[in-house]
Amino acid sequence: MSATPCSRSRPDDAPAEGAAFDSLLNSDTAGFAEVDLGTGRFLRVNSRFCAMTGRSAAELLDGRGPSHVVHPADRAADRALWREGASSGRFREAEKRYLHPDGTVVWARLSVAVLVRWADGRPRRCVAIVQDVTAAHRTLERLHASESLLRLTMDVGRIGSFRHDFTTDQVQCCAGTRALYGLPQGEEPVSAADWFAAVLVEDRHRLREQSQAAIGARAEGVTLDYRIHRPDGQLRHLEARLRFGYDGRDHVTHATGAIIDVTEQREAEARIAHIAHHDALTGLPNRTLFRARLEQQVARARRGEGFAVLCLDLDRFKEVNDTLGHSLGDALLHAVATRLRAELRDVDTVARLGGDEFAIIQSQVSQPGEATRLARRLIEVLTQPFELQGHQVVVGTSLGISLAPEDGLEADTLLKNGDMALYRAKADGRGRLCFFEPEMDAKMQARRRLEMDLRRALVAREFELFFQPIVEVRSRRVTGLEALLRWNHPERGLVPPDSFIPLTEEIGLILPLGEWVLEEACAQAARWAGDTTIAVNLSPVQFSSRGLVDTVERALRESGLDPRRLELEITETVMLRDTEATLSTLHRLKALGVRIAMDDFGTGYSSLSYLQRFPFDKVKIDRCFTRDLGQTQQSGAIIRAVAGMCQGLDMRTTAEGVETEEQFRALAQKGCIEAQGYLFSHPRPAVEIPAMLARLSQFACAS
Ligand SMILES: Nc1nc2c(ncn2[C@@H]2O[C@H](COP(=O)(O)O[C@H]3[C@@H](O)[C@H](n4cnc5c(=O)[nH]c(N)nc54)O[C@@H]3COP(=O)(O)O)[C@@H](O)[C@H]2O)c(=O)[nH]1
Repeated sequence: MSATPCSRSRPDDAPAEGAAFDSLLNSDTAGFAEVDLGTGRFLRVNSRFCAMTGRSAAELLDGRGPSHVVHPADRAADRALWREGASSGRFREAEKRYLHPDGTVVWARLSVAVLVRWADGRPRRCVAIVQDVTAAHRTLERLHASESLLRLTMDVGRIGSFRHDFTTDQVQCCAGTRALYGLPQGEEPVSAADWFAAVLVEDRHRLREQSQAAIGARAEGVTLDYRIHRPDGQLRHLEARLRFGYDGRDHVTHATGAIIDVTEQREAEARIAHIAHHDALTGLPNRTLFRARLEQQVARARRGEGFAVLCLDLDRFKEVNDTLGHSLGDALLHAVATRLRAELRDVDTVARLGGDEFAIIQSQVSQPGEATRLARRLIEVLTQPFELQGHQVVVGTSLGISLAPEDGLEADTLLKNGDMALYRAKADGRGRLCFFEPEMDAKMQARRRLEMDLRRALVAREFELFFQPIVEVRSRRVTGLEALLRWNHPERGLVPPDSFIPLTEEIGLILPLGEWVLEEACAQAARWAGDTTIAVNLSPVQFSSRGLVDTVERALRESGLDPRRLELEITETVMLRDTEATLSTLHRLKALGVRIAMDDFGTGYSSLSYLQRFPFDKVKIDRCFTRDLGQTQQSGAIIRAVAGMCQGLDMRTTAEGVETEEQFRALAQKGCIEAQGYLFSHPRPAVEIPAMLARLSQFACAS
């Protein structure tokens, strides 16, 4: 910047002269302006001052005086400054803003000195030395802005700050911290003792330990999580982030920190953790939490404290759920949970693992007898009727028990062993308790091997259909064949369905297997001449799968079999399930044109009522009645009654398990329409059917 001094030529107002003055005038580091206090005009200005005010020397010396270059907001103060100075002869140092014509604002710091005085001592001319302090002001503004942003953030985020001076043991805290702690506002420091007194006793020791450990390690800082009790009784969760200050000898002198109120966050976390670890229906711990507690117990058992795992499920729960509805089923589970909880101590855990499956950790068990006593009590309380939604519901329970350390020292092993014992208890009958025994493991492993074998067999196409004829009693003519599944095991030979179907139902493999049976049976039947029907057994599991009707339709379509030649056999277990959905499926199947037969009639609890609910085409009288024919009067009477009733309902009857001519003749007398059994043929593979049918047709002719 040029340092050319500019002056207003006024001989009577001759500006100050001298070398020092000239050097000031030429200075490029400061602005310089000489002012006539009488007229209020600039007499001289240097180029730095021109730059600061954003005006040329000519514009400044035009006679309008210093205030018109000042920012309007500062003008009043500026005028007051000059007025005061002119009258008192003393000028205050002041800061003000110059406003350039283009809007630029420059912050200036003014020092004014009197150059010339009137004879009476009043100041006449003075010089203003002006420093540009814009950069410092900008920095200050930014500082203020970030400070207010910080304050806003702290207010919004409910963050407080504090400084703990270790030399005085006093804590200085900001308004936000005082508000968090519920302390009265003010500047007074709080004693460290009072500060810590607010912390919950359970957290205090940990807090000190964590701080001391961090200081001991000369750590820069530490984050502490703790709870306080405010004077108003509120419990708050706080998170404090501390930074330590050390002196030259590495001794801690103070800690500064920010405190955040994380109460809502911790409460939300606690709620989420509760949801993640508890069963929504009963409020009991779920499998995850149960497993975690089991791990803790196992750790104690390793130190010699025994415990028991009791696995239980409800007898008849499914029946209740299916017949009285899911809402009642839910209410039952809730009530069961309440009864179980009431029987246990605080140190024990009861969890709902899913469905009607519960598990208990009985702590501090040194004798199996203690587990037996609890198990008996639980059987007793769960056998008592439940009054739910206007129904009296009676269930019961079976229990499997494993003991630690005897039956294992791994959480999974103990639970698995308890489960195996439960499996065994249920197999033995209802309301039983059973302790785990090592042989059960062998059985379970065999079951697992069978499961894997079955899955492999399906892929390897090791299943085959055998067929057994159904004969019309009156003519001895074969009217149909029943498809019966066999497993051609590569090592075990021909495996009967009773030994693998229940497992396929449990593991869901019955669905693809049942689909294959339907397709294969329809395909085989389509190759037979005449109107011989094919009967296919349906599992209850298939019935509860949505795709059954589609599967049947597809099997018919792909084989080209007349739907009237397909007969689907269902058992009463099917009718027991979700009856509305079951009836709808049955009607949809019937609408396809297929026939529906009720299998094993007479073995269930309410077989007769099923006949009222659905128009079956056929009823198959269970072979236990046929077996006793001629031996007891009752069986004959029952067969006669069923046959008569079915006739009235326009349903055919087939007597199963006919092994002798005597039985066959008796059936004819009782009015049975059809018969099936070894008397005519054992179930035979598809390749033998033509020969079987030919033989039986001769038999029919001969009679
Ligand atoms: N879901 C499916 N279940 C099926 C399928 N194939 C068979 N099964 C069911 O398995 C059970 C046992 O069947 P199986 O060993 O084939 O026994 C059948 C006959 O062999 C047997 N039977 C026939 N006549 C006699 C006889 O005179 N005496 C005698 N002791 N047993 C005889 O009865 C069984 C047929 O019973 P039913 O089905 O009730 O008509 C059995 O419950 C099958 O239903 C399948 O593909 N899917």
